[in-house]
Amino acid sequence: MTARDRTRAPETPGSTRGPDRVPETPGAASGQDRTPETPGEASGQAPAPQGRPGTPMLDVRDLRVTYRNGERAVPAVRGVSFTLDRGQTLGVAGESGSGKSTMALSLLRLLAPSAEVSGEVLFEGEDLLTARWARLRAVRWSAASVVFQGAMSALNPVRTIGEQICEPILLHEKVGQREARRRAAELLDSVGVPSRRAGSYPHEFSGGQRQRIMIAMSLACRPDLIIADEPTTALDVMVQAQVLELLGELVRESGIGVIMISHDLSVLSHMCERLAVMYAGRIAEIGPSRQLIAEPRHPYTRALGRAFPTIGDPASRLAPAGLPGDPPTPSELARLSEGRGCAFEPRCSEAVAACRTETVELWPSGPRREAACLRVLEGSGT
Ligand SMILES: Nc1ncnc2c1ncn2[C@@H]1O[C@H](COP(=O)(O)OP(=O)(O)OP(=O)(O)O)[C@@H](O)[C@H]1O
Repeated sequence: MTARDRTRAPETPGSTRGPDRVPETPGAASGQDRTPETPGEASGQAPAPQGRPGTPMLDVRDLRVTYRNGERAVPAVRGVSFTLDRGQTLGVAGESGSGKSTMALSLLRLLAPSAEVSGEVLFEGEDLLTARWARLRAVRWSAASVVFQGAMSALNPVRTIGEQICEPILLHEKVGQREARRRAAELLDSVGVPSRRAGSYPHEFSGGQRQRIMIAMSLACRPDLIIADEPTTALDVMVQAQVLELLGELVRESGIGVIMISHDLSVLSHMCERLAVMYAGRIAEIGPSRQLIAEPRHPYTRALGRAFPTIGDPASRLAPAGLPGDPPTPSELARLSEGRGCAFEPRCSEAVAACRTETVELWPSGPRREAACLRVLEGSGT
């Protein structure tokens, strides 16, 4: 995508709301911006991110997130690193509680204040974890935006969808009402919702249409990156397939980078060229989707793979077929945090003694592939 005018520091339009991390009322300004900022900062002019030639659009380094509630600490993300180039699609898979949403939402600092985040999130070379709030808000929407599941709770019920799509355009770009309305109409048509319905309210649409409207909103300021967290989970299978198809088309046409989270490997392998499989807050395996699915190197990826085809199957969210035991509980995560050994070892049918004692990291497991498994390192985990 070409560089765009991203000079106006945005407010926080409703649809950037997180799913459940930060409760808020419909239509209220997003509660995600809770850190106090200096007076006048929010209205400051924020320059566009400047990508450096040869650097990835997104470079995530040793990302760690710990939720702290009093004495209790849950290390939900324990050292995640990856890169994403412009126009690339990365799927993030894993069982419930593996840290997918925490990881993705922390990239734009969309987590509740109880989340302590460290590491680096370099977006076009700029670390979003240390960026000032005004700067971060400029990046949200206009450079990187988020699509959540549950569009009804994210859309403002008392404003028309046309108004809601115009809002970020008017806030973030130097355009007038007429141009914003024209863009909103174009966006609605592009996601298959007739633009003549721009004056309708969210409750007048079906679940699938509302999710399409959310996608239109996320595209309103033509971002370079979309983070889609289970964007179709609440929809029935047919509508899910249509919305995914639409998202895929838009991504292919516009060259937007996407990070898509799902429990469902089949959805991700269809939509994304690369796949990261998360387990207990870490990446267990990462590489080209087709190769990961066809020849998984990590025993956990193999177990997840046995669970599909599962589009829309809620059972696969919690217990992939053939995989005994449960993922670590939050308190087990805390014990695991800095210890040696592989977090998956208690459930792994291929584990050896060293898996309990050795430090496990992501090691190269093939062209453009890595897996965090000692057996891969030994050359016997394939
Ligand atoms: N606000 C919070 N406070 C404390 N712990 C939390 C909070 N949010 C998530 N966690 C814990 O962090 C870990 C990772 O949760 P997260 O929601 O990121 O996983 P997930 O892979 O996205 O799961 P799901 O697929 O069910 O959404 C879990 O152990 C979860 O219980």
